[in-house]
Amino acid sequence: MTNDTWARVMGALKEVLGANSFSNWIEPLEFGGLAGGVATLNAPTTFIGNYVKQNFSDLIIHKLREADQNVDRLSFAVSGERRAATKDVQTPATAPRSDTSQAGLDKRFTFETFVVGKPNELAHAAARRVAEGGPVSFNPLFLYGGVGLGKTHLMHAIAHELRNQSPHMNVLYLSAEQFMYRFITALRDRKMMDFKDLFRSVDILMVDDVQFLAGKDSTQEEFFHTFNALVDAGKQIIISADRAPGEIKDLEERIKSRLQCGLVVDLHPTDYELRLGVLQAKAEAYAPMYPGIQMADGVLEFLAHRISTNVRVLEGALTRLFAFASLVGREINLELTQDCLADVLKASDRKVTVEEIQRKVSEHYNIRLSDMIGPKRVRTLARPRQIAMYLAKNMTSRSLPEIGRRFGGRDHTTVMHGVKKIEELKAIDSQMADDVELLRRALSE
Ligand SMILES: Nc1ncnc2c1ncn2[C@@H]1O[C@H](COP(=O)(O)OP(=O)(O)OP(=O)(O)O)[C@@H](O)[C@H]1O
Repeated sequence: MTNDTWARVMGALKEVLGANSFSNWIEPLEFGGLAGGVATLNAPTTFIGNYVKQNFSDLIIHKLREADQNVDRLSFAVSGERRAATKDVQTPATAPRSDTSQAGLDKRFTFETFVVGKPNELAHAAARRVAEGGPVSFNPLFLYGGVGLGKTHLMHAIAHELRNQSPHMNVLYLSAEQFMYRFITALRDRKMMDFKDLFRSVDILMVDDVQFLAGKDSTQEEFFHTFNALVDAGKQIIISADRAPGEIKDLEERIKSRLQCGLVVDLHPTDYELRLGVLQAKAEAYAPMYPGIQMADGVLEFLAHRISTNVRVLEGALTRLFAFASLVGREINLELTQDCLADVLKASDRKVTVEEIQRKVSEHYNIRLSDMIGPKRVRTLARPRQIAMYLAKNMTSRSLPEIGRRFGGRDHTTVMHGVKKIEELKAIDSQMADDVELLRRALSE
């Protein structure tokens, strides 16, 4: 196997694992040779070798096979040489302070490129406030939310902003996984003092995906000490996770309560308007890269309606659309969109039934299913019923009379009235909008 092939396999691994994991675990590996179906990989340390073996062996074998290599298993050797594994780590005491602030930051993730809507306005405002610098008002800022909703984007935006204002400010951004990696490396190399010095010398510490620390007891312990030292010194800490601090299992209580001390804000699932806003912004950004590619009216609205998972999926869909359109030299219209994104659209197809909707909504509002379809008209039953009708109208292909029949034989005008009522309420009552969106999301999963 040539070095070129290995480089291609590395590229494919980077795509799957993302830049952070890739630079921690895969980049330090050297390809040692392939014989008798066994591929040898040289790792700089036993720790890296073992970690890769346990976590990424199947993936590496798969990618090697995709590159037409006849591989049955991997063998790891320790080369003893320490390389790029800590590429974005500031070498304690020697590296210039500003190095850390550049580390691992995506240039595209700025406040300018972040689209603000109802679901993320509070998180955005809090991030802006922290990015102004000045006295620390809430510590930590804890951002949480589902996959691909902009947590990392906001953290990087804060770091960029602070760096622009004060180039000498020592901003350290890293994932919780990298924190653990550095901690373990420091332990192994007996460099805990350097580790402590590094983390205690930052002005702003940002740790992404902190749920990763769940169940990693010693790393949690060290994180707790780092956290306390920085808070005591009046330094700002920003944390992100996929759920609220209290909901992270296998995280020590004292850490949970520490994480809750500052401001905890969540990024809600996207709504239609935010999705459309993101699509418009991204389409505008793509336009200069694809001169001559026209987009027909209604395409972005169609996508915002049909793809309701997260912003990352939306972005991916748009990238594919532009690439495809430029390849075939056609305008992006609804037909091309449906052709090109058939799989994405199918994945987010709503196959939910009216009965499932009724059950879910009943559970959510704690009412009996029989009351949902029964005749009683008290508000506590009528409102959930109307929400269920609204969801049935929007998430299934049933007609109004069919929906009416499934709600105890009600008339289609009753369904129409219910749907309209919820549309109106959603516009003026954010709690209602959130409830409906959460239910819709739960039903799409
Ligand atoms: N409001 C937004 N405006 C513009 N782009 C956004 C917005 N929200 C998310 N994105 C984009 O969506 C992609 C995913 O966002 P990001 O990586 O910040 O998600 P995340 O919440 O950290 O998810 P994960 O937990 O999976 O890491 C990024 O390319 C980001 O720029």
